[in-house]
Amino acid sequence: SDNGGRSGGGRSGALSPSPVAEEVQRIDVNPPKGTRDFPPEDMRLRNWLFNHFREVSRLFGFEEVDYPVLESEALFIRKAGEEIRDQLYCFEDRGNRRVALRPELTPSLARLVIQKGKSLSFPLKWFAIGQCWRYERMTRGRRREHYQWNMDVLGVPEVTAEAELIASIVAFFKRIGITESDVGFKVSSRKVLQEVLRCYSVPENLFGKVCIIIDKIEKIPIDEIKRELNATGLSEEAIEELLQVLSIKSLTKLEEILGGAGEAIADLKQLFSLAEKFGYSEWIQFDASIVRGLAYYTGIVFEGFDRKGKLRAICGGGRYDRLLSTFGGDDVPACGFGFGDAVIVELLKEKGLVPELSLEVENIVCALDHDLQGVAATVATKLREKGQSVDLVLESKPLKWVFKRAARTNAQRLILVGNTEWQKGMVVVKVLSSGEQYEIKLDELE
Ligand SMILES: Nc1ccc(Br)nc1
Repeated sequence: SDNGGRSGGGRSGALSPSPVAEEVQRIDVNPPKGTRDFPPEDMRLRNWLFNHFREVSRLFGFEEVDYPVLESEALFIRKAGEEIRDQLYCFEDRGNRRVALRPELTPSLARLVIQKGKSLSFPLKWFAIGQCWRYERMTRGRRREHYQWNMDVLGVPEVTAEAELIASIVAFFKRIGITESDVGFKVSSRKVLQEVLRCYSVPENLFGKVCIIIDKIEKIPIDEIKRELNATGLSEEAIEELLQVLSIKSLTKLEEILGGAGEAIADLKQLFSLAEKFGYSEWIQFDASIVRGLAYYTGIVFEGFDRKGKLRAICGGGRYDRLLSTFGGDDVPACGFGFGDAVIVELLKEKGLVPELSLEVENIVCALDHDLQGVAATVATKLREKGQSVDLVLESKPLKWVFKRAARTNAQRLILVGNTEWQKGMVVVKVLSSGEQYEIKLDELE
């Protein structure tokens, strides 16, 4: 290089305050309570996770969809006492419309399917990765947003759809190094609950409410569960029988209690048989206490759990054959799951499986003289047109600075544009891993 190794002086970085600026109160630079920024390192992990979500969705032949994060509040107003309703992030907009930040994606899917109506060809296999919101009193200091991967199959009444969905989650876990010794799926069917309630002639319209109460069975004292069940009108006898059935962890035992004629047993037997064929029998277990906390499930329900029992549910889903008619649409058999982006990262940290993801740039291009900045831009463009990533140094910098940046960005090559070499139409290439250095004509650079 021809100027003693300096690429010239010049200021850079944050601007010093102008002499006349008045004192400005510094704003709170943190994100709103319960929300997260994704600076580059965190964004790399998020992209890594979402790329696995997307790749599994592609392998299973699912199409990506998305919906507005803002929906009509009406989409989420259900009267079954769900937590998701109590924590709805809702408000009245400037047009006096009641709107909400979506707490989940399934109602949006139902809305879009109704909207598209007869133009859709079933079965639908749709997936989405969307940010979902809840407004929770910050006393619990929990997050107010997370990203959820959703996969849904519409138009398939058979349990093959649920079996396929669980297979997709197993495929995801395997890709990121999680095995059946780390996690499992607890599987049941709401038809178990339905068959018990029918024995006690409990009205169908109580079904959702009873499920939501049962879903709290691990979270609140059993006496409170009984009190809430009693308040819905269930008899003591029905409550005792219900809790008895919900404690069953074996299909054989369940069949003894319910008899073999019901749909619940048939569905579950088919699911466990399909699990064998998919090769994930070791991942799933029957657990009658699993009902999930969303009112609209009607059949098979499942949730992914960590076998150490340290974390909240990793994912969950099930069949929801009656959701569309609650919005005035024609019902379509449907099942799906949601998989949040937070618990899985806690699990990966637990297992030491968080990947090392560093910034990778192939080239740093730097003009050694201010007058050569334009040439450097030409060099960068030629490399980029060949598919090479280039971090172009945009202002005069000492070489020491350039080498430091190359190290921080793991650059593979340093391309220096200097007067002496450029007189011959050449640039200097420094291969940073080996230290090898050579001159090359710009047109031969690749
Ligand atoms: N539904 C929901 C939304 C946001 C978070 Br964080 N958790 C659950």
